[in-house]
Amino acid sequence: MSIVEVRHLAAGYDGREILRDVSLSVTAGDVVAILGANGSGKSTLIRTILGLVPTSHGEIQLFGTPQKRFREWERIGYVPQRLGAGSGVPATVGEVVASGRLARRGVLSFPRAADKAAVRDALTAVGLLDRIGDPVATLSGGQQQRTLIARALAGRPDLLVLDEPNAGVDAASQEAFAAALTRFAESGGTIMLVLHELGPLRPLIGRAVVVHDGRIAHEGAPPEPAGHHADPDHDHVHPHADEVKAGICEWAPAEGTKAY
Ligand SMILES: Nc1ncnc2c1ncn2[C@@H]1O[C@H](COP(=O)(O)OP(=O)(O)OP(=O)(O)O)[C@@H](O)[C@H]1O
Repeated sequence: MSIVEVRHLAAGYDGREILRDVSLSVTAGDVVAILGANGSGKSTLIRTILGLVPTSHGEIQLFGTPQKRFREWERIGYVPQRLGAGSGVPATVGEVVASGRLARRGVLSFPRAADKAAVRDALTAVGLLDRIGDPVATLSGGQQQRTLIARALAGRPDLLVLDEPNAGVDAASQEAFAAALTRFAESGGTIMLVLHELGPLRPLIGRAVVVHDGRIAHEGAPPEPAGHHADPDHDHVHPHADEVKAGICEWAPAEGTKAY
């Protein structure tokens, strides 16, 4: 079953085109990593797919329905990039995760047993059930990120879309998160996620899509770690043009890779 179908997509901000002629298919059960240098358009691609950035050309279908007519948003769990779960709101971990059930149960109805069970299951999946009553602000950055992932999981989506879920996240949180995503994928879930490094998620990734300058540069098996990029402390920020190029070369097409 087609989950996301993108054809000849162009999109951008304030008349400035960022994505150019992007085509991409994601089918049920796929785990797709979107890779590329800083500013290449990875976040713009997933935000456009989700209807958060307007398209100027091309087509997007979600679950077989044109995006403009798509209404089943509860089927999609989205974790945006670096959103502080606390963000000044004195909510508990349990409350933040419960907010992920709103699309399912409706704002005006009280949480039912199924909602509470989904919240506890999602917190168990990310290893934070023991923090359910704590204010989010008392959690580490990595734990806050896990809380947001639990919020997305609590909605029991068919598709999870995550934007750099591991950015600035401690190793223990990355492992807990990889385990939660693995269980989600094993239960038939579909995943699209923007990543700078595959890290502990490497075994899970079925396909890598590399974005370069707003286009899909290539698509295929996830790349092997190479050179200094494989160092655990390499931070993957490439402020200079030459280094950006080096970052792109790292993702050179492997055998069996589809080149565009
Ligand atoms: N809300 C916005 N308004 C205007 N321009 C934007 C907006 N968001 C992103 N851009 C621009 O679009 C381009 C692509 O940005 P995008 O965030 O999609 O890249 P990215 O590959 O996800 O980068 P990073 O790895 O740094 O997160 C950049 O030039 C960026 O400055």
